[in-house]
Amino acid sequence: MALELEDLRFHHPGQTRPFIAVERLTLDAGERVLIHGPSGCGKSTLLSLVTGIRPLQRGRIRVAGEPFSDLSQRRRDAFRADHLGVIFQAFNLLPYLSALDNVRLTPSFSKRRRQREGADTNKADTETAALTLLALLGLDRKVARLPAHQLSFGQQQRVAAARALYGEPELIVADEPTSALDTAHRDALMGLLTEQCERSGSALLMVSHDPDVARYFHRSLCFDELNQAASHVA
Ligand SMILES: Nc1ncnc2c1ncn2[C@@H]1O[C@H](COP(=O)(O)OP(=O)(O)OP(=O)(O)O)[C@@H](O)[C@H]1O
Repeated sequence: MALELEDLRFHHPGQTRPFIAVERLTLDAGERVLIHGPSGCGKSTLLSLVTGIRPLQRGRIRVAGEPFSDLSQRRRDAFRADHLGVIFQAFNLLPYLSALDNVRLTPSFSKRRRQREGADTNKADTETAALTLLALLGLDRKVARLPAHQLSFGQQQRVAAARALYGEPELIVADEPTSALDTAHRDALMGLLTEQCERSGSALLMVSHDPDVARYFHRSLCFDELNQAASHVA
């Protein structure tokens, strides 16, 4: 199983009522699940809890069979680098690194991801694998050499996607990765995400406002139905 989440609760500071309460959410290996819901309902907050970027207040999360939420901060960071690909709305690209070097951050932090991409410690190998992923996403070698801050929002989204896909992680978590893309680039990104997930057996948990992307997923969940805290409020 790629993801098992149980009994998760999250309160904002000073609030007694939970903002998020999810009894159970699971993703099989290779399963693609879309979560949709209105702006501000808590989708990004849920993803930040799933990825361990925001500390869990209550609940248990297993990723690729490992008790992710029980790990120390240091071990969780190392585990994330090896097993999770993350695409967030604020892409966390390093602005003065090139697009290529931003993608190459993944293999620099994880030997496992390097090996899964068929690259060893050799700089040329990781570069070739990163350039291949960028090209699949429609970013040519010239764009790959530009610093991230010189790229458009949509190009940055694709760099963030290439960085997440590098090295076939068991789980990819994506927060609105197509929000700045036109239809053609959206379909190219979703097509590549789908293809890579199928090739490598990666599961995909993604949040989007765009109902047209539902066709790329095995399941589509409404956030307010998943989140028992929302139904209590209503
Ligand atoms: N400290 C806080 N106390 C109370 N509410 C907060 C606090 N911080 C954030 N919020 C609320 O949490 C919500 C933000 O949730 P989140 O970003 O997860 O939503 P979202 O569904 O991802 O939205 P969008 O689709 O617009 O990205 C907002 O409604 C915001 O008002």
